[in-house]
Amino acid sequence: MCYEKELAAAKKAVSLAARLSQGVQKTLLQSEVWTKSDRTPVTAADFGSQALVSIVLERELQPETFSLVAEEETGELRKKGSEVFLEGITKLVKDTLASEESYADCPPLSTEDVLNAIDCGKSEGGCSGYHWVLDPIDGTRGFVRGEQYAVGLALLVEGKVVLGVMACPNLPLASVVCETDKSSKENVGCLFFATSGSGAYVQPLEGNSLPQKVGVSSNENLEEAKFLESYHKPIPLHSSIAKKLGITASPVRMDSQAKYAAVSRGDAEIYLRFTLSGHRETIWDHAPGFIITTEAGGVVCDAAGKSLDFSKGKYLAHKTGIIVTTKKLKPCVLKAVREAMEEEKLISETHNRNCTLSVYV
Ligand SMILES: Nc1ncnc2c1ncn2[C@@H]1O[C@H](COP(=O)(O)O)[C@@H](OP(=O)(O)O)[C@H]1O
Ligand SMILES: [Mg+2]
Ligand SMILES: [Mg+2]
Ligand SMILES: [Mg+2]
Repeated sequence: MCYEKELAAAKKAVSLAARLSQGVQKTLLQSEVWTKSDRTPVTAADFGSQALVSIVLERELQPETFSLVAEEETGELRKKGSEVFLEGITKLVKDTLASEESYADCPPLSTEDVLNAIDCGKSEGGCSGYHWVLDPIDGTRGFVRGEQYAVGLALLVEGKVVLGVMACPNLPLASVVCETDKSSKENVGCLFFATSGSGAYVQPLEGNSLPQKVGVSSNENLEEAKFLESYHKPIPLHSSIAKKLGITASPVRMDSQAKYAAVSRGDAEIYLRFTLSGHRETIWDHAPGFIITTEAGGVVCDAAGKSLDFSKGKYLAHKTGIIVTTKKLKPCVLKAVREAMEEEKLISETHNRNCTLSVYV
């Protein structure tokens, strides 16, 4: 199947959500950043983007049953005292829809419509049927700092990711790692997409330029390889792996699934993600990046070398760590991961200290 209709709807939804988010990022105040119960940040853009994608997918596809597995929920928005914030989100969604010619005749949108659209994202996913998977703003920390973030949307069919679209509004159209291109600061905003078996593509987020096929790096010289990691606290295990591989450059730190996009177009060869023990990775943090990278010729696996399984509900079922790299480099990266993990355990036993890996402070 080629999922042509679904891809067109997903690209439209994600592009509009990116437009909404860009407006919010420009004027965002620290006082407008809420903290969720897991102590992570959330903004009007996270809620607005989720409502918008939910509304656009329903309007475009009019599915008999619509299943969306998405990050945000309306609990706090429905509480007394949130009225002004909710009005603001509703205005953002309305204005963004109004900016799209094909929605000129659509009925007006109430705050309740916006809450209901966000609540559509409560699905649990699973191994049967169609499920859309959405991270309305991935890398909210980066978004708040004015840096990298992504709007990521994927489609799961019978537990497999078959389509992914990712907007990276602040990602240069040229390589993000080699900043030799002086125009790269202005020339930003990428829309990546992939469908199963058809390759991965990128096009500018604005304008009508044709999509270009992307492919992972063909570099096999690890001395020259570049590796990516989350923006947060440096991970000792990541540096031991890089050292074992003979990588000489310092890691490039970046927020969001833009890291997958960067590997998919060959900006870097490796993205390592070892996180806090006990932290469960959600499918919306990986599904769009997973299909874009694999369709670009890359591999995404856990520390045991197994591909990721998106069929078990909203959490990924995988062994420690996520490794994103090229097919050529996979065997040596996995060997270095295994050796570094063994050593880490050895050191931690010797010193009788907890060897928990932590990305986040
Ligand atoms: N303690 C933790 N360990 C690992 N990932 C975490 C985490 N707390 C939050 N995250 C996830 O990491 C994502 C950001 O990844 P990155 O660090 O690569 O930018 C967040 O996505 P959101 O920003 O969508 O909430 C969130 O889902
Ligand atoms: Mg996320
Ligand atoms: Mg998010
Ligand atoms: Mg979040």
